Amino acid sequence: MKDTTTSAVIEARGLGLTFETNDGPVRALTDVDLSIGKGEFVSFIGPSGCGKTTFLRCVAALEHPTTGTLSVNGMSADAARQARAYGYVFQAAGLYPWRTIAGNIRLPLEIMGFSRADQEERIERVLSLVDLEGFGKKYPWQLSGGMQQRASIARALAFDADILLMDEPFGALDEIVRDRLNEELLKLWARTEKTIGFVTHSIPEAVYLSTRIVVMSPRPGRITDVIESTLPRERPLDIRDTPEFIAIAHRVREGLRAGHGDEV
Ligand SMILES: Nc1ncnc2c1ncn2[C@@H]1O[C@H](COP(=O)(O)OP(=O)(O)OP(=O)(O)O)[C@@H](O)[C@H]1O
Repeated sequence: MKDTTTSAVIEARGLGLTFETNDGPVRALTDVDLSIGKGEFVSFIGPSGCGKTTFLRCVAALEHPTTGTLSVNGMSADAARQARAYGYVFQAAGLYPWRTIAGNIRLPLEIMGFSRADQEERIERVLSLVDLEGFGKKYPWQLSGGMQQRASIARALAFDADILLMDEPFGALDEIVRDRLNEELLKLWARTEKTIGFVTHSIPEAVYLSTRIVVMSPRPGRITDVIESTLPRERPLDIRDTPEFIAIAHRVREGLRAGHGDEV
């Protein structure tokens, strides 16, 4: 599926990735064509194993496509990784238990060689962005799951990468907490104007958050539909009860069903 977004921050053309395993090749992705423009919020949805994480990992240069091309900020994914083009948020918060919240956020900043004063300023700023002011001295285990995930987002934001890659960041949280974090993430996106790639299994989450929703099918993972959201950028949670929201969710569900149909 082609799209026509110009000045792409992330651009994949004919991208494919086959893993060589002991049981033979596993075609994780095939023929992925996608352009993501600056400031977009793009969600990837599809059944387990359809290659959502693999695509995000390709963008992050943690995996390397076996076919096709991929550019990130106009350079190779490897060069973009070197240039710290992205922050990555995983499903599990992945905070080091022996470091405080501030210490966890500081770690990438130390590795990148920011001055101590700059580190402090950045830690304060990102803690405030995710509403965790005053929690810098706490240890991860002293925070709730939702707060830990916010700390993990703060860590990904601390070095001001333009791109935020998020792999099911709220998948393990209960629905109420997830709703709140979804709302907060949208506000954060509006304030920071990041380009966000977001993997989810949840149709409502994808529709609520995204400017575009990429629907993928399994075996091998490919894009079966790209849905432009017609929702306004300002989205209170109760927008989910509107006919417009329900119509988009319906289209995503249909896309997922059609993808499954190809499989049998
Ligand atoms: N390092 C690897 N070696 C071999 N196969 C892999 C590797 N990483 C992923 N795969 C396979 O590639 C396919 C895509 O995996 P991926 O994790 O990208 O799917 P996903 O859509 O993110 O799934 P989920 O929703 O369950 O997280 C799967 O069949 C998976 O088993």
